[in-house]
Amino acid sequence: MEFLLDTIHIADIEKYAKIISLAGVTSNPTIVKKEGKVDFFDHMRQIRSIIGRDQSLHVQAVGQTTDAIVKDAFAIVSNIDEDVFVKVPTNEAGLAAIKILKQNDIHVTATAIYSEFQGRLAIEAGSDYLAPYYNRMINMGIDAKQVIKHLADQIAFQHASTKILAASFHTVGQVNDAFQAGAQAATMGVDILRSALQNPAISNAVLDFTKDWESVYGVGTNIATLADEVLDH
Ligand SMILES: O=C[C@H](O)COP(=O)(O)O
Repeated sequence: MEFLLDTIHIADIEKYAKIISLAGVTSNPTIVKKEGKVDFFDHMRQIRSIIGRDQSLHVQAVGQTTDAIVKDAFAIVSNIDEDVFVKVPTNEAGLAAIKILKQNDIHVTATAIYSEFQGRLAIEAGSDYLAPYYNRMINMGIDAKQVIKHLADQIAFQHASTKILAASFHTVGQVNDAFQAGAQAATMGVDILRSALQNPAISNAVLDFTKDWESVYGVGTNIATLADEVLDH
C-alpha cells in the first residue's frame, strides 16, 4: 500500500512525512494554484528534498497537444529530476505523448481517468501509474470501485508493471474502497488524514486513558517518570 499526499503545501508535506509512511506527493495545476504563483521548479525540488529520492513525486504536464505535453515532460525532468513521474491526461493527445515519453524512459502517471477503457489504453501505452478519479466518478454515477477492480484484475492478468494510484477522494471510506478494489496506491488531501486521525472518538479514548492513569499515579506522572524513579532508588 502506498499513501501519497495530493498537495504541494510544504508545511503539510513536512508534517505528514514525519507522521505517516509517506510514499510520495502528487499535484495538478489546480493544486498548484492553491499555493499562488510559486517558483515552480524550485518548489518541486524543495518537495523532493523533503520526501527523498525513494518516494515518488508526480508533476502534471499542462500542454494541450502531444508536442506540448512532451516538451513539458522534458522540462519537468530536466528542471526537477529524472525520477519524477510526469502526469499526463488520458486523452488522445496525452496517450500519444505517453507512448513517446515511455520510449524516452520518462516515468509516466496517466491521469484524469474516469473510465475502465481509458485505464486499459493507458496500461497498453506503458504508463507506470494510472490515476482514476474516485470521487469524480462517483459524482458521475460511475461505479469507481468496479473500475479500479477491473483495471487491477487486468494488470494482474497480464503481469503488467503498471500500478493504480487512485485519486480524488472526499472520504476515508473511499480510500479504503479503492485499496479493497486493488489499487496499490492512493493520493489524498490532508483533510482525509485529519478526519481519520483527529476523530473525536480517538481523542476521547486517549483522554479517558489519561484520566484513569492519573487517578492512580498522579497528574504529570508517566511511565518514563516511573522508570526514572526506579533508577533513582
Ligand atoms: O489530480 C487529481 C486530483 O486528485 C483530483 O482531485 P479532486 O477531484 O478532489 O479535484
